[in-house]
Amino acid sequence: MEMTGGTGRLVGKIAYLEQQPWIMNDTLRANILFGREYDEKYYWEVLHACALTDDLEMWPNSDMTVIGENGFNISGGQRARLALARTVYSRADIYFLDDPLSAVDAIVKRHILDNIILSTGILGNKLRFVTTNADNILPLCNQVVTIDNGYVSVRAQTPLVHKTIGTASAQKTKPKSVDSMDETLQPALPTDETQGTTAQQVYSNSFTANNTIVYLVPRLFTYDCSQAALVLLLAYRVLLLAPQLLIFIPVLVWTSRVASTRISQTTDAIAKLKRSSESMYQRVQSLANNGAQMIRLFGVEPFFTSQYIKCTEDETRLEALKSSSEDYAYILQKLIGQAIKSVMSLLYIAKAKFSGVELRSNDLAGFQESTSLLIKHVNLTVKFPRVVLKALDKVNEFRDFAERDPEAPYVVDSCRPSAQWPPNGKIEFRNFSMKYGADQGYALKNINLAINSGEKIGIVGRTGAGKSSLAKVLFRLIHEHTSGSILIAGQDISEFGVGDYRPRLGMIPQESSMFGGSIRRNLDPLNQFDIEEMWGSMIKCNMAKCASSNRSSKVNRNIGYDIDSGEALKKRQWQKASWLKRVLLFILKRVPRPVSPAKLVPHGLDKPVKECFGGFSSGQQQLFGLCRVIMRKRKIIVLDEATANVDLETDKSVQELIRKEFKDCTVLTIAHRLETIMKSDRIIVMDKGTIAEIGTPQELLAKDGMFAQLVKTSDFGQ
Ligand SMILES: Nc1ncnc2c1ncn2[C@@H]1O[C@H](COP(=O)(O)OP(=O)(O)OP(=O)(O)O)[C@@H](O)[C@H]1O
Repeated sequence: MEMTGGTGRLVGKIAYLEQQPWIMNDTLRANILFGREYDEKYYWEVLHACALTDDLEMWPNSDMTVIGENGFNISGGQRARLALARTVYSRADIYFLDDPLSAVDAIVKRHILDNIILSTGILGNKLRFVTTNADNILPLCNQVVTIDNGYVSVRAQTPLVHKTIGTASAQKTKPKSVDSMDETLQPALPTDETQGTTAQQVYSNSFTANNTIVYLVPRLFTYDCSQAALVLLLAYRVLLLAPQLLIFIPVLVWTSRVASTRISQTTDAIAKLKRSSESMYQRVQSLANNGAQMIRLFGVEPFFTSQYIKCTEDETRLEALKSSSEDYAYILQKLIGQAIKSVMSLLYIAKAKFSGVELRSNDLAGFQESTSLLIKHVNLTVKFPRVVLKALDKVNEFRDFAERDPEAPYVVDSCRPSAQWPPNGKIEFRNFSMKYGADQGYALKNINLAINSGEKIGIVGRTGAGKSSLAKVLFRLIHEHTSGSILIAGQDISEFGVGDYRPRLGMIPQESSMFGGSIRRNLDPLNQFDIEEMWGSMIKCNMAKCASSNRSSKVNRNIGYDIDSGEALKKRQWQKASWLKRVLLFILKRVPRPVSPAKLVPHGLDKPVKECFGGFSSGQQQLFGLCRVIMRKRKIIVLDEATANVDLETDKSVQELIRKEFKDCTVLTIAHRLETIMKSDRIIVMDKGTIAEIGTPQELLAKDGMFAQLVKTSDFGQ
């Protein structure tokens, strides 16, 4: 980003925590160290301060557990704390933390404030900028900077001192000895499944694959037949000239086979090495492409550059080895061929001498030519099965990819829901348990839960407690390692095909994202809605202005844009206006104006949207998610931290909108911000994969259990 005016001076090293954490496919430790030296004492101090030590106990290999690309195998709160730990570990002078607290529960939020951000924390003596939508932490800051529609105001204050609490992860987990950890610790490289496949499997897999037989068999037949015919013809010709040379054919086949097998083994071993080095190379390359900003930001270019150079060198070395082994094969076969050819020629001459036949130079040349061709084609024929196997291996690779992690059937003909299904929004979990892998602990344990149609349910709990997992199983995103059943309107959902079932529910996920294209494509990728419906939902969510003009493309105007910023701007204009203008504005405001949504902003829905972030803030992306759900009118809606990135006021209006729009729907709202779920009919408190508490907000507060503790922890004594 370029500074377009004014001056700026930066003294010291700056560290930045991004709002949407970027995580590489490597161990938790590698993600935190990010190319920097391992300082054991400070490292564990940081893990403790980020409340990560409790999570380590749940993971099979502690901090050496491999985290998948973009942290797909950990919870949203764990991703956020991992990124925070990486930032804190960077030992900078200035820290810019972009919304570090929205993805964590009240207890962890307080732990992070006490142990990292406030004066009692690791960064207590550093300059810290914290962007947040949590108004209740503002009194704890030295200065409050408000950004409204690109305008900045600063308010200095004496920070409120609150009592620190010794919660979450008080004990510091010691790292497991590296020796005691199993092989799976290493960064997840794509496994070379095909290496263990026998030739028979490759053939049978390939021939049962769709259409392979149609394309391959005629080619194989013509190639094989023409080769065989050639060899026979040449052999006949050579044998006609010197029948006793028959003995050399088996020798020729044998030597060619040995050479070809040896060489294939070498090239296979090199190819295997190359494949794993390629995946390493691709990992480093993807790091360079996607993580370039982070690498620059943390000033770890030399480390990643040296990794890149090493990978490139390994890649080149293997490439050279492969081509020299192929050269060796070529030379060896040529030498053997020449030797056989010379012996055959000598024998041919000797035979002519002994039988007293006069040998013409043309005869010898013809014999030698035929022998060369025979040798060449025997070699080709011997090599042929290997060539075919290699080609079929590709089919096998595709097949292997297609069959990896198969989903439940898309459509089950014998059980298809009617167009109106579900008739109501009743949900029931019966003894439901789920693990993410056979070797992992239960993410959900024995869930028994009945939700009435139209009920509004709030789901809270510590980070990693299993809230999102509950939503995932409802959408049947996890299909293995589950037991028990889930029923909707009395029907077991596992009986439907996922393609029939999933579209019947609505969801705003924890991390919304946008496709590249236009706003229209983002709202309605399948072209199911008309323009009025799209504008209607945009207006309801106060997002119409995002599509309204080029104004929003100006960066400073786009900063912090949300539902209320338009209102704030109007308020400021009102304050600045003369009395005459105020009278006019007053009258104009009261004149009823029918708004045709389509006319409001011509072509606004075709406004281009960039891939991933779409040029919108995280809060705006979440509101886009809400627009999509409103348009689709489902009976069951799941909101997974759907408003975590918007400010409190916006959250309130969104909750109001949800209550109004989804009056008759069953709504499950997962949220760390307790205000979001306080008006729910019932609240579920999840803990370590189980339902720890369930009841109305009043019942849970009176019970003085986990929910009451979360509420107490979040108020900072204000
Ligand atoms: N794809 C996955 N593979 C393996 N483990 C996973 C996966 N997703 C989540 N987990 C683990 O399952 C547990 C529950 O995760 P879940 O995302 O349900 O927690 P959560 O309560 O939603 O947390 P948060 O509030 O941080 O979002 C965590 O320990 C997490 O590490």
